[in-house]
Amino acid sequence: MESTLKALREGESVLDLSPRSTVSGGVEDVYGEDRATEDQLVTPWSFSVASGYTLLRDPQYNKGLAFTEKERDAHYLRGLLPPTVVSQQLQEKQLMNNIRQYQVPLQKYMAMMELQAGFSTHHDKITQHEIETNERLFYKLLVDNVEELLPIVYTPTVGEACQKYGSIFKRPQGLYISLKEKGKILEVLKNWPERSIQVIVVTDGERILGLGDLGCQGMGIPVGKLALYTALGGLRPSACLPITIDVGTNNENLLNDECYIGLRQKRATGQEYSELLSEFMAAVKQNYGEKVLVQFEDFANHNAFELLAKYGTSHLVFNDDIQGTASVVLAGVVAALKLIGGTLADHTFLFLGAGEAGTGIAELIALEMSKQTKKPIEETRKKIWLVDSKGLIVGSRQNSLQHFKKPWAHDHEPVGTLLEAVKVIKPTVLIGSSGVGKTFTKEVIEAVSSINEKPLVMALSNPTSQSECTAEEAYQWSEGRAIFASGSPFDPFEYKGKVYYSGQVLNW
Ligand SMILES: O=C([O-])CC(=O)C(=O)O
Ligand SMILES: [Mg+2]
Repeated sequence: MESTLKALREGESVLDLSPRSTVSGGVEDVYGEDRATEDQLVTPWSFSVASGYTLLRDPQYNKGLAFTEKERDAHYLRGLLPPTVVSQQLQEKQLMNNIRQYQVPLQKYMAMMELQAGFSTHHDKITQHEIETNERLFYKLLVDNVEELLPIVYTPTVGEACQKYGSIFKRPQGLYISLKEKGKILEVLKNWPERSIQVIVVTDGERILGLGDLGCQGMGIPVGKLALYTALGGLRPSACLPITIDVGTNNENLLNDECYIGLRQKRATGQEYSELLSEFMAAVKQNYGEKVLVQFEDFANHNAFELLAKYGTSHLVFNDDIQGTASVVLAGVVAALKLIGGTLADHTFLFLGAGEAGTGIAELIALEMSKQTKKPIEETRKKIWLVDSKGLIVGSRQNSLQHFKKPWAHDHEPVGTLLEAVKVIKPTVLIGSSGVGKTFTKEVIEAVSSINEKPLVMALSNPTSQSECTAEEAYQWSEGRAIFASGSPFDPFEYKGKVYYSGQVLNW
């Protein structure tokens, strides 16, 4: 096996996926041979080496026409390929040309997925060009065309892919763990063909981007996020494991859809839910060791905070929607200070949305302010105000607030709407993290622009349909004065003869 891998690596002109390039803090490994710990349970496993016809259909090792003469001899490929040997560079050029011909982003997404894993998509959608499976080429393409392909492989296109996941995909791309697997999760993990896992991205599908409960179809999210771990973080693909936990869905449309791929029942909650999660977390540690990173993604608020707190001391865990979003938004705000002036503590922040992203970002900003000013965090939090569906979060609401909102209940009279809150709080920075589109109305943007010469406006909800406002709206309604960034990307916009390029602040 190792010699085959070595031979395959010889003469290859592919992306470097060697252990050197793993994320820091990961497990030191020899290619394909790492173990999280020495004494963990290891399934007796038999490896078979792909050669010839099978090799051409193996996403992990196929190189298509880029197999060299030597490799064609060594791996029984003679005659199975036309005589030309092409460079990976040419393959890449041809593929990009093919992908660019699709008009609809979802078609591009499907072509990319076909290339990554050969998952049989509805071929009527991609008949023009035969896309062959070649994982190395997938990542090479992604790395070399980051700006163009990230919005295809991930937000915003991944949102639509999840909505249509059931009818798009006929073969799995990650591991599904449902209530049916209760008591057997360790065995299920062992069914996955890779043993040396370093990162798991897991969702339960309850809050997919700003699209809500997509149940089992949320799988597109862990799959997409992990592709980014490889393309941007250099982690080898086989060390990444996408998982969807299926405890049912409360989405009636899905429950009534004959194509729905998940459990047809309402979501399990309470003890049933926490028992499944607890079995899962224990199995993960037992099978992959304690250094495996578990990234929680797109869980609903009511579970996200609890899971992070519960497993934060026993496992290596990270919640991307709370912690990942907070880091990129703080970075975005700090970068924007160059344009809007002042230090962090000179600004007043108003959020629409007080869930994982909103409270996570608010807390990190308060922490950074506290570090910079040496004031206690209780003090710096007062520069930050949050509005949820019931209005401004204020002291009189303390008792009815979920625990993660409580630190933000400052003294103030009740204020019912975002517009009123803008008028009374007079924020210099307005951040949308509510998952609800079109909530930064003309009046809201006008109000924040009447208070500030250069208001910083961040419309972070995803995908594009859920964005609080578009770049065009922000520039028009602020008469070109807003400094605007969004979660999902917007094209440059020309306003009164000037082209505005908006920023993107996204926890890719
Ligand atoms: O995944 C993204 O594009 C950003 C994110 O975490 C979310 O919206 O849940
Ligand atoms: Mg997310």
